[in-house]
Amino acid sequence: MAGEVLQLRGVGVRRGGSMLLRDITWTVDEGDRWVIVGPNGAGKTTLLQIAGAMTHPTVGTAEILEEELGRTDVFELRPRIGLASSSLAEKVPSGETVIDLVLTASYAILGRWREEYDTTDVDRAVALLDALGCADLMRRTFTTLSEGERKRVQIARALMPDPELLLLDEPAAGLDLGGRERLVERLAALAGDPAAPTMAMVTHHVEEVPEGFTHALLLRGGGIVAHGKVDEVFTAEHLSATFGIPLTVDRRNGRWYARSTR
Ligand SMILES: Nc1ncnc2c1ncn2[C@@H]1O[C@H](COP(=O)(O)OP(=O)(O)OP(=O)(O)O)[C@@H](O)[C@H]1O
Repeated sequence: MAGEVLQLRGVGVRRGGSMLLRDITWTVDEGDRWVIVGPNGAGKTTLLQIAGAMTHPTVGTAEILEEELGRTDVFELRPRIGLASSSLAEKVPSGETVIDLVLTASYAILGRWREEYDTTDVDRAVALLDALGCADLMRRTFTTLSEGERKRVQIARALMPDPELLLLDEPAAGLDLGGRERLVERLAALAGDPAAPTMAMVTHHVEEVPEGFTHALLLRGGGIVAHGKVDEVFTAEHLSATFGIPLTVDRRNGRWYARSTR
């Protein structure tokens, strides 16, 4: 597949009387690593739900992996997309082991039933858990894991079907400083791997953006404030407008830092 992985044109999402997203025109090319940043309630998760074929636009068109939402079978499309989000984690059946949670991603389902997995699947699941530093958790029940352990297992699950697009919704939320830094290092390694899928990650904090992320989209009140190359988007002006507070922004050793000037 060449070129565009995501193509949103004039996308809006209405729920009740309010527009959660409005006039979103956004293109993600193959190999891009995008970060979506914005304050609480900006519409970041809603945007990721569109990109993950979990929600349809109310207006506009969304093409994902060259399939247009509303004109394609989302059950065939979803296994091509890896999505790690807390809303998915909340649906994990109690008693589901970590290894089964990763294995079932091959069928884009939650909860193991009667599917058969061959040793290649099991080897891949173990290798992914190992790469995310959680092979030792394999036999544990997912619901008994700490927040940081859950986040890493969810990323392993999202990578299991060898997706063409990887979507991460606030992967560092709820982690302590050490956990956050270890996760950011792992995501930087993934971003730098040419074999890794095209990626889009949601966060509230520029400090959580791993090295190697190439593009940024800033969202406020359901609309785009700025989007494009990360160096051009992460300016004091754009970030101040996004969060509604005067901010200064620095970049050191590939990482970003923002603080209030007040
Ligand atoms: N079904 C719904 N009906 C009405 N409003 C909704 C619905 N779902 C979400 N919203 C509202 O839409 C807005 C955007 O929600 P969304 O979860 O996409 O934001 P977000 O940027 O991910 O926020 P956060 O950073 O707090 O997770 C919020 O104000 C939310 O309350």
